[in-house]
Amino acid sequence: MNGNDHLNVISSQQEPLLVADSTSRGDDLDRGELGNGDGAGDVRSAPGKLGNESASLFIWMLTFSAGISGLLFGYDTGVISATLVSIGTGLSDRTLTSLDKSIITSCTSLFALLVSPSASVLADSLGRKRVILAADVLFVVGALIQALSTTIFAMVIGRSIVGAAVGAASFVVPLYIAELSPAAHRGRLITMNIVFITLGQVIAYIVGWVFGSYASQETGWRWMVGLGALPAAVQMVLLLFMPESPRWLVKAGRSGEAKAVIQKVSGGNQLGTSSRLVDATLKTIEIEVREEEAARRLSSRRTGRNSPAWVEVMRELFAVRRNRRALAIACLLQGLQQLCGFNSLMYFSATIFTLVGFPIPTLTSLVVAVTNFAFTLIALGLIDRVGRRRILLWSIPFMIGGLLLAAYGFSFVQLSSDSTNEAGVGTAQPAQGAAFIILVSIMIYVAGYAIGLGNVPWMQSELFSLGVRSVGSGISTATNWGANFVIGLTFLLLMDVLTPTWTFVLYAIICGIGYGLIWRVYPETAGLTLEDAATLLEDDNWGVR
Ligand SMILES: O[C@H]1[C@H](O)[C@@H](O)[C@H](O)[C@@H](O)[C@H]1O
Repeated sequence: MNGNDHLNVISSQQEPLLVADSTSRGDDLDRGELGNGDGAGDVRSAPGKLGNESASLFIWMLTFSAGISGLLFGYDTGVISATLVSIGTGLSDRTLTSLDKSIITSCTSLFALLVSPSASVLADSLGRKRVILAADVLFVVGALIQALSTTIFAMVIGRSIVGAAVGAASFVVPLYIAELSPAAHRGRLITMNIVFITLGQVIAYIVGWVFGSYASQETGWRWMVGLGALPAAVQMVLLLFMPESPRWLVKAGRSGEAKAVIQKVSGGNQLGTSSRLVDATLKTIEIEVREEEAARRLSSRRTGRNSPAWVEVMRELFAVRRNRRALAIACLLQGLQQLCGFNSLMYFSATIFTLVGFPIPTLTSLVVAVTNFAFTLIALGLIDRVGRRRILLWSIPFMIGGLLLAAYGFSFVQLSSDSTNEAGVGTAQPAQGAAFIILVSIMIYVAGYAIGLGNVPWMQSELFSLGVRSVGSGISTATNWGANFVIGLTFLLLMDVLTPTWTFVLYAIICGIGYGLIWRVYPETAGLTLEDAATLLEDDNWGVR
C-alpha cells in the first residue's frame, strides 16, 4: 500500500464516525447552516447538503450495488455449510475427510487475507470500479470452477478464487461507496454492508436447504456453489451504469470528470443543484487530496528518510502510545470476533447438526443464519444507544452460557471414532433431548454474538486518529481474516481431537478471556468526538473508568 491508499482507505473504514458525523452535518444543514462557501468548514459541509437535496435514485442504486457485495461475501462464506454435507463422494470419488473440509473452507479466508492489501494498491492505480469489476469476474469464475469441479483440488482452487474476490470486494466496495455517496447517506450505506453479509448467509442457507433436499445428490451442491455467480453478474451490469469515484478521478488529475460525477451524484442540474455546491464539493476533495500529499512530504522531510508513506504511518502507529493502544484494542476485538468460534457454526453447522442426528440438518442449521441476521438488525438499532463497551459486556456472557450449554448437550452425544459419517467427523447416536439442548444453546450463543461481537469490531476506525486510521484498520481487518482462517482450518480437527464438548468449552474459555480483556482495556467511545475518544486512550487506565 502506498500513502494514498492508506488515506483512501480511511473513508472506507469510518462507518460509525460517518453515521454520527453525517447525521450532525445533516442536522446543521437542515437548519440552513451551509455558510458562504468560502471557508474550509463551509466547503466541507457541502457534500452533506448535496446529499440532502436528492439523488435518491442514485442512492438506491448505490445501496443495491453495495448490498450485492455484502450478499456475495455472506453467500460465499455461508454456502459452504450445506455444500460440505451434500458433496458426498462427488469430489475425487471419495468421502471428504475432516482435513479436506477444513482446507476447502479455510482457503477462502486465507485468500481474502492475502488479496486485500494488493487490492488497495490496484484500486489506487486502476480506479475503484475496475477493481470491483475484476472482483466480480473472480466471483463468477470461482463459482463456475466450484460448480464444475470433479476433484478436491479443483474445488480448493475455486474456493480460493472466490476468497480472492471476497478479499478485494470487501476492501474496495466500501471505499467506492464512501467516496461516492453524499455525506448525509454515507454512514448508513456502509453500515448496510454488514446487514447484507448476514442476509447473504441466510440466502446461502436457504439455497443449501432447498438444493440439498430437493435436487439430486450429484447436482444439488453444484447449484449451491454455482449460484454465487449470479449476483456477481448482476453487479457487473449495474456497475456499467455507475460512475467512477470522484475522489479517485481528482487524484488521477481528471477533475473535469470528477465534477460531472458529483453533479450526477447530487441529483445534477436537472434538480437545480447549484453549481456553487458542486464546485464546493470538488474543492473539498481537491483540498483533501492536496493535504494528503503535503502530509506525506512533511513526514518524509521530518524523518529525513525518503521511506514510503506507509512506513512512516507504521512508525507513527507503533511509536505513539495511544495509537499502539488503539491498535491493540482493535485487533483484540477483531481477533475475538473470529476466535470465539462463530464462523465454525457458519461453516459447519450442517455438519454439526448431521452429527447430532437432525433429519434435515441443512434446514436446522438455517436457525444459525436467521438468528444471526435478526440479531444483527436489532444490534444496529441498539448499538449507538447502549454503547459499544456496554453491549459487549452484556452480550458475551450469553455467548459463554450458550457455549457451555452446548458443551453439556454434546456430552450426551455418543461418537464412534472408528467410522465416519457424511459429516466426516464420526457417527452419532441421536439423542433427542441432547439435540434440543444443543440447538437452543447455539441459538443463545449466536444471538449474543450478533448483538455484540458480530458488529462492534467493525467500528474499529473510531479508535484511531486520522493519520493512522487506515493502516490501523487494515491491520485489524487482517487480524479478522487471519483468525477466521485459523477457525475454519481447526474446528473439525478440534472436534476430532478434543471432542465436541471440549471444543465448545475451549471457545467459552476464549470468550471469557476476551471478556476480561475488554473489561480492562476497552473504553466506551459511543457518543464521543474523535478527539475525545483518542484522548481517552492516553489515560493510565486506557480510559476505562
Ligand atoms: O461481522 C460479520 C458477521 O458477523 C458475519 O456473520 C460473520 O460471518 C463474519 O465473519 C463477521 O465479520
